[in-house]
Amino acid sequence: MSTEAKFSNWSYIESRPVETDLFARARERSHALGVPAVSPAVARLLTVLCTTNKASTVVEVGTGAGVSGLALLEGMTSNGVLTTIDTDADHIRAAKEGFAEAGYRSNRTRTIIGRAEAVLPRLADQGYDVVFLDAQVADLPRYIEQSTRLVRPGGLVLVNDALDQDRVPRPQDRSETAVSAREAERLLNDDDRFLTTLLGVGTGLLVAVRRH
Ligand SMILES: C[S@@+](CC[C@H](N)C(=O)[O-])C[C@H]1O[C@@H](n2cnc3c(N)ncnc32)[C@H](O)[C@@H]1O
Repeated sequence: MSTEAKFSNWSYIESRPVETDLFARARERSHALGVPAVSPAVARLLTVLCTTNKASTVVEVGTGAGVSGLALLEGMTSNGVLTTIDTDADHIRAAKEGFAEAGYRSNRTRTIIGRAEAVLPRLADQGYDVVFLDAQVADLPRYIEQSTRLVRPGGLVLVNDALDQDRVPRPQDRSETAVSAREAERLLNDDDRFLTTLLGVGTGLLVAVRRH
């Protein structure tokens, strides 16, 4: 298949989800703050995976302005709690605006302003159904080490931008972020508790399920 046909398939897939106004406004907030958000197909997949998993406890690293948070909450059980971490108070404020606008009670979200490296070690072992990573690609290996501890058997570790803006598949690209993204995938692949697959939505979503 030609590169052009591949790209048009990808564009088609990304154009399929019909997003509500709530998502449109969260995307506007992201744009206004200059913070990237998950693509529409990634957002929809997060909702599907949380629904399939009947997720009630989810940790997100990289709240941004809340697009992925809305997607995760949409798939979670009605009493589920999303713990979401970001270093930037303005991003968290924008995300909270979106969560409130969507009608989620404040006890459905636990927002933490801080560096994931400092916060993740304080969270409980096997306390989470889903861990979603969407912050600094360069720090992914450190986040993976924590995530494999946090997720319960049957739970999921999800890594957004797992292809690092398309750098990962190019072996000659030895940039810090590409190396980290490859290392993150390797860590999960080498861990026999996990079964992983890499999907081509957005700029790559790595999905790892904890088997035991
Ligand atoms: C790609 S954006 C997240 C977008 C969000 N997941 C969404 O789809 O709406 C990355 C976020 O990670 C945050 N971030 C960067 N370094 C971080 C760190 N060390 N710990 C926690 N958050 C961090 C940034 O402030 C930014 O809001």
